[in-house]
Amino acid sequence: MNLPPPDLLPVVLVVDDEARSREAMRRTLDEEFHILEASQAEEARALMERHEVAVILCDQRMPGVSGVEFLKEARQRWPEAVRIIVSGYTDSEDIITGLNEAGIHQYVLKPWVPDALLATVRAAAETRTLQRSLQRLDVDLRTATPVLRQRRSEALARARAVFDFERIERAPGSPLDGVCAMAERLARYDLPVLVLGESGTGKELLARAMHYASPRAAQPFVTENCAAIADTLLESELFGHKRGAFTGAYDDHPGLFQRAHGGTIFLDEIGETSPAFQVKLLRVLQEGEVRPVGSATPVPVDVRVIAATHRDLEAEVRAGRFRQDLYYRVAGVTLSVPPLRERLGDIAPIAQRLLHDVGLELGRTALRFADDVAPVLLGYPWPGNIRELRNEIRRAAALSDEDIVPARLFSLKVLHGQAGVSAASGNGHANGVALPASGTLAQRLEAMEAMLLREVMLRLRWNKTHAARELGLSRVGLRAKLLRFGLEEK
Ligand SMILES: Nc1ncnc2c1ncn2[C@@H]1O[C@H](COP(=O)(O)OP(=O)(O)OP(=O)(O)O)[C@@H](O)[C@H]1O
Repeated sequence: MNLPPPDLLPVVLVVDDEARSREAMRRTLDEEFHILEASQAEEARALMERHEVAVILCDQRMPGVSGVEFLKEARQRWPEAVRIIVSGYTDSEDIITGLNEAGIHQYVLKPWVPDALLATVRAAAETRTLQRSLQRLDVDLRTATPVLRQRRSEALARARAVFDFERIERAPGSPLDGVCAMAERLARYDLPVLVLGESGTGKELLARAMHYASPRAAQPFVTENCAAIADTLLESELFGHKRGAFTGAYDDHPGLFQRAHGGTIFLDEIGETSPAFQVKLLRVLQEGEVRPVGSATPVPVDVRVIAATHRDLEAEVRAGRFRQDLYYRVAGVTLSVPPLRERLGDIAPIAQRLLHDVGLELGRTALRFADDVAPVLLGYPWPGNIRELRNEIRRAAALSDEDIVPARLFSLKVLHGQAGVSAASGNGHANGVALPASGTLAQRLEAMEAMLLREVMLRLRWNKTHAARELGLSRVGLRAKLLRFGLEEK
């Protein structure tokens, strides 16, 4: 066994007036402990003053002060040292009465057995080590708590600033003003809120702003997209699971409801959930407790629910696809976020804000739109709403070599003002070409056909099989067109 050097061994003080007893103890313990010896209380006090003693091993019968008396004193003066009394049967009465007052850890009966004594002293030394770590933790905690509290409140202030209703970009007099005013009022209360709106309209942004304006702001805001995962997974994600509940469940796993305890959970696309899942969710909302998959024990949760859907949930209820009782649970109040095409005025301020954000992402803070951008953005119906607008702006900004981002760098579908063109224009990077501004219809169509082909080929990395499939052409037909337009991989 590797032993630490003697000066690192825990110190044990043996107090006994009989030299032979002290010697026997030293022999038993000195491989693992640094032994100090005292033949009476006065000597023991002097040693205690000079050394950091982990364990006191004290005989009960000593001339003058008894063992228990000395240990009582030791408890007052050196409370950290763990105290053990050594005694014969006849002393047990005295010891039992003094046991509590002296705070004695263990009591060793004479004649003692070496292995048992060693085990007792080891346990006492371990107790001392544990006490020390606890004390250190306590100190750490006391000094750290104000720092943690400070950091927490700073983080909360930052989150509040970012997710403030004011930061939901919109034009003065926007239809969103009313929605935001209502959401801000509702934020204070625990009423369940259902947010309706097409994909990408900012439903989650609104839910976040409500959370950070609510009394729950210092607790977590947790989101789940109910459409993104299968039913069984959704159940385990939201409600948690016990270890072994299913193949691959190696550990107990707290669900999102538990993680959101005290805060808010945002259930996006709630209209996509199955009837079986809806029953389980209803139970959680009614009873205020979740039952992790594979567990019989429910866990109480205090969570505010904000749900969202792009569907007409009332129609879903009428069609029997969404449970009416669950609908009433989640739709305490309904807020509708209008699509971007119904608030054209918002497009310019939102686009400016998004360009600013993209500039930060790209490290190009001087980015600005050219004058021809606004009419283009206004002429497109934005079926993917603000998320689509953000993607378009990101793409145009990335393609622009200049700080001024021109309209021609937006994708064809946007330039055309037609959502339907998207299938052909996609997310390609080839669209650095302006639309044909003159010529006959046939000439312009031909120019556009060439642009489309070029965009598709670049996007698909000149894979003719994939391009032909996407465009509904044969490979031979595609090759003929590429030849006619002089398009080839550079
Ligand atoms: N008014 C706004 N001002 C600035 N950014 C916005 C605004 N509305 C939405 N966004 C941004 O648009 C993106 C999409 O918004 P969000 O995720 O909230 O939409 P959603 O309706 O929840 O979409 P989905 O239902 O598809 O999840 C986000 O990056 C969001 O920050």
